[in-house]
Amino acid sequence: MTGDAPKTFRVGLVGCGRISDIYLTTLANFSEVEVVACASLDLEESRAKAAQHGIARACSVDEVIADTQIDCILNLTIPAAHADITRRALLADKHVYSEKPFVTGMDEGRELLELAEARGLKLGNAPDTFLGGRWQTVRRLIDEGAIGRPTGVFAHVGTHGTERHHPNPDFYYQAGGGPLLDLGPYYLTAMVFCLGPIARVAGMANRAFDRRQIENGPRYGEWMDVQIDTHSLSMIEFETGAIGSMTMSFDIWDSETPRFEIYGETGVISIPDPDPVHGANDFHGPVWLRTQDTSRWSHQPRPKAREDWQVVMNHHGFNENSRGLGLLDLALAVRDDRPVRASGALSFHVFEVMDAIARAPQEGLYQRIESTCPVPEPLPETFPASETIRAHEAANAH
Ligand SMILES: NC(=O)C1=CN([C@@H]2O[C@H](COP(=O)(O)OP(=O)(O)OC[C@H]3O[C@@H](n4cnc5c(N)ncnc54)[C@H](OP(=O)(O)O)[C@@H]3O)[C@@H](O)[C@H]2O)C=CC1
Ligand SMILES: O=C1CO[C@H](CO)[C@@H](O)[C@@H]1O
Repeated sequence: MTGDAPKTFRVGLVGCGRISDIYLTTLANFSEVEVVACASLDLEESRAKAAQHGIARACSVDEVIADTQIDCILNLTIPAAHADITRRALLADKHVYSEKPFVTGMDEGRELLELAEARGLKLGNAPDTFLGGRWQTVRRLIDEGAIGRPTGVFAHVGTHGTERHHPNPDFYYQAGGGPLLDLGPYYLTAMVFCLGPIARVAGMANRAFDRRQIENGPRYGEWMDVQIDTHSLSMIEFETGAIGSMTMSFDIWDSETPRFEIYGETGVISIPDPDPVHGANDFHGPVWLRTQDTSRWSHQPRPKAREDWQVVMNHHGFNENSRGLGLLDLALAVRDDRPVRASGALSFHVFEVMDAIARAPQEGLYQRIESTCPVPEPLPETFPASETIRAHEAANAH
């Protein structure tokens, strides 16, 4: 231990749109990371974001990427721009943490992983919701054997899309968008975190509408062309032999189906959110457990109250919207030279799964997944304090 103050990890933000506020709010809580500059295509938007969040500098995208004082680019651009910004940042010797989806094509994904590896840079990617208290609780239940060997999983998002809440929803209906690439990453990442890598998938898809109308904001009433499928159905087989099904849809007006369930030999874990949009895209929320001892006969009526489900105690942190947590983990991973939890390899694997689900209807029902990935370590309950203790111990070890 030298006694020097630890170096702050300096971040440059590219993409000052809607999601950037929660990142900047989360990161402002941690002294290990400082967002020192921000950029978008429109300099006025960047200036407004810098003023709102006390960021020292608003400048052009080229200037942020070229700044040698910056350690990492936070890429919060639209999906079609993700790979380009990430590539340029890696070539400028910056670590990168990007929003999902990781890329919009497999070749780009391979190229970015190889580039980061060759340059010794860390690549991290959203979603980081699986680092939230709810998903850490689910993972702990599985690791502790609460449902025995997991055999199946079920995920369902039935919404009517994004044009009701997003002022510029065009990208959701273009290549790189759609419910599978928009919401699939949350659910598939949670699945891989809990059940391990995926070996094989099948998929079908269609779309209810060829045009959709913006229903909020200054562009209210404007029509958009729908260029991708908006109702996706898939079957998933994990390397362990567990199997699952997943529906991701922007074509469903409402739904009472549970968001996410994991089935094991001796029990079930359920994510019971009533809101059809909220599930694995949230950090927080109840976790229910039911075991063979409290299970129900098929002819028993559905209980009025769900008294036989046990609400599981959650001892973990981050039970609120904490987008940016994955970047904090990446910053500490750089400092301590350890793997990133929300890693590029994990996101690439999840992207390959989604790409295969989307290709299945044309290329053959079953698609093998070639990539695999390390399953992220659980997050210590006391993160990030746990990392400081670990770094201190490592520095004092002889
Ligand atoms: N909105 C949400 O609820 C959530 C969004 N996400 C993800 O976050 C990402 C961004 O979404 P969101 O913030 O809603 O999108 P917005 O459209 O609100 O913002 C996108 C930002 O990216 C900038 N941008 C676009 N293209 C480029 C480019 N080629 N180079 C540099 N900057 C560019 C835009 O600049 P300008 O305005 O100047 O054109 C804008 O600042 C997406 O991948 C989305 O999936 C994740 C979680 C939730
Ligand atoms: O990632 C996201 C989280 O969920 C939203 C829906 O509420 C999406 O629209 C968004 O892109």
